[in-house]
Amino acid sequence: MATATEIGSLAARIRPSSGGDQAGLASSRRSLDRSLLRAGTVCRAPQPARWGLVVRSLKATERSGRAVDVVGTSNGPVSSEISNSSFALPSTEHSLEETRVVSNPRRKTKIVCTIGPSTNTREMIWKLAEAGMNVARLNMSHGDHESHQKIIDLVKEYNAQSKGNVIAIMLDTKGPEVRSGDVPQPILLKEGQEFNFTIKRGVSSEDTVSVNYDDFVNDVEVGDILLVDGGMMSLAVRSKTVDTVKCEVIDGGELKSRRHLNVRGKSATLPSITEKDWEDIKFGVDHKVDFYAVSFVKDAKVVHELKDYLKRCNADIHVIVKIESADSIQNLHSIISASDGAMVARGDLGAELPIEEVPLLQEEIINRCRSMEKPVIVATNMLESMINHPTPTRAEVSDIAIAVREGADAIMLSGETAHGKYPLKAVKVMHTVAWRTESTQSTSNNQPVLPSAVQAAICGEFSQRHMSAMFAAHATTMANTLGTPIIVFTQTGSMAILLSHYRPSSTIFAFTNEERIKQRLALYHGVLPIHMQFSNDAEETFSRAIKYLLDRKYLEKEEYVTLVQSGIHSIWRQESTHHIQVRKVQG
Ligand SMILES: Nc1ncnc2c1ncn2[C@@H]1O[C@H](COP(=O)(O)OP(=O)(O)O)[C@@H](O)[C@H]1O
Ligand SMILES: C=C(OP(=O)(O)O)C(=O)O
Repeated sequence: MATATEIGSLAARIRPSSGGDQAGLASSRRSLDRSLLRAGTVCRAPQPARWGLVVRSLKATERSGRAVDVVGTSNGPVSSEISNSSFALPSTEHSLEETRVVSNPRRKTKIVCTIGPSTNTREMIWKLAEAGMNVARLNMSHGDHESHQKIIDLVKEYNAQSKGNVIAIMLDTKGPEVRSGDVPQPILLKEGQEFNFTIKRGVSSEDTVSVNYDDFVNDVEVGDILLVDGGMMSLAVRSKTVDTVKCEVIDGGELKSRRHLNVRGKSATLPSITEKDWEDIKFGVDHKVDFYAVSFVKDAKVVHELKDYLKRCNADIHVIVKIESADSIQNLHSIISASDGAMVARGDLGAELPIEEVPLLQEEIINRCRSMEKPVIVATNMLESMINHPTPTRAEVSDIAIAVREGADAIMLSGETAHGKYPLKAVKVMHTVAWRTESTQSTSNNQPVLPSAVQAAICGEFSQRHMSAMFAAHATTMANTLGTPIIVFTQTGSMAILLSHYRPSSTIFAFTNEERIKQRLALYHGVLPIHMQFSNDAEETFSRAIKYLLDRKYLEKEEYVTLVQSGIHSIWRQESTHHIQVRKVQG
């Protein structure tokens, strides 16, 4: 059986009080360097640590002059079908071939794909998963429970059959959004023409369409600007009757079914969780989804209300708040604090607030989430042009790179995968751009900082949680310095999530004995979740974990790994001390 031996002198067990052996450490570092260099898989990192950080180089092999194969699972393409397929970008092939030094062969930023008519079949779910989808998003503004259940069943079937890869499921509530009604044919709106929105149901004519919100006439005032589809079309309100808002078209276009309507600078006076949302939330509980993305959260109260409901249902589902309304910006700190993560929902955000605020808010929301140890998703329009075209605009490529550099845990595709013509190509582009961007990120800028733990220690409020944070930060420093992957054993996911927060340079292999935790961890930056039964014998479990990684070529013999045995719920420990070990992988 495969094992990993400790480097004795690296004082593998680090306890809060232990200092470590400097001479032994230096000699271990030298032998580590030598053995890795012998394996012929290393080169110097662009910005080496003091004693020469070693990183693996990625071997990119060109096949038939087409796609470049990157070995990976949920963090990148695995199947030869994908790697040989024709949807690799020619320009990207070139850039990958040019790439010689990367810190990690696996993508760390996760990809969320909205599932819709273009992708709601078994074949497409499988292909999206193999192309790099990490989370499947169900938008409850469209489709019915039957169609969403079919997707949930397909994702679960994929998870059960796939060897190693896992896809999480995110249910996105409709929320108190205002939409135009269904239209049999798109209606052409011309600049200067009169066009009306009525609260009467089922109206669709050349100059009038229904809205789904009865108070629309009361909320809207003469002079307001209405934005359709986040600003694709706009209209000025000229007058109102008891049931109709009469407008003049400013920017025209084609009005299709169920389009978003926003009033510039105003939020609808609807509750954040509507009656329909509660029905959808119950549907999510019944079908054990992993995340809710809650639309139009205005304050923390609604998050507490949802969490209380989930507790009563005994449902372990994480709550991601969508930051998309003017109101949510005022309460950003308390909303994020109450949640398990956030989404920068740029579509509605850019309609309710001036569009030039969106990039600034994106950065602020990412920074806040990062400082509060919560995952953050950047969403909407990332590859919008790929709904109709096989290649992205350069601006879209830059947008992905910016979100990755700013430190998003995940980036999201909406219409691109829901109803676009090139859903697989869009995932492939997102994967490649994220991976390439990550490969240029320097670890030296990325050393973990621990302001909250230090502050807590000063105030005498040092808790188990702070202790875990300290160990996650130190494990990250150690793994970054030595250039090793991290292996963590987790029952609740908490230690893997903390490690992800500190953004280690290489992969976090998170072994868990809970299938649900494995699925949840799919969202987190840099985490590759693996399900494994834990036995009472820690060493035997470690050996099986190492064998698993060796069999899948995630590790090589003689390689070093940083092994973290920690977390709030202790596994194999009598007391709750934490262990970080550096071990050499044996065959
Ligand atoms: N489950 C679904 N059924 C039908 N169409 C869908 C579904 N999910 C998404 N779509 C289509 O994909 C488009 C883009 O998805 P998304 O951005 O999530 O929606 P929206 O912007 O309407 O909230 C939607 O406007 C809709 O046309
Ligand atoms: C993600 C968003 O929300 P939705 O697509 O659910 O309207 C958004 O507004 O950017």
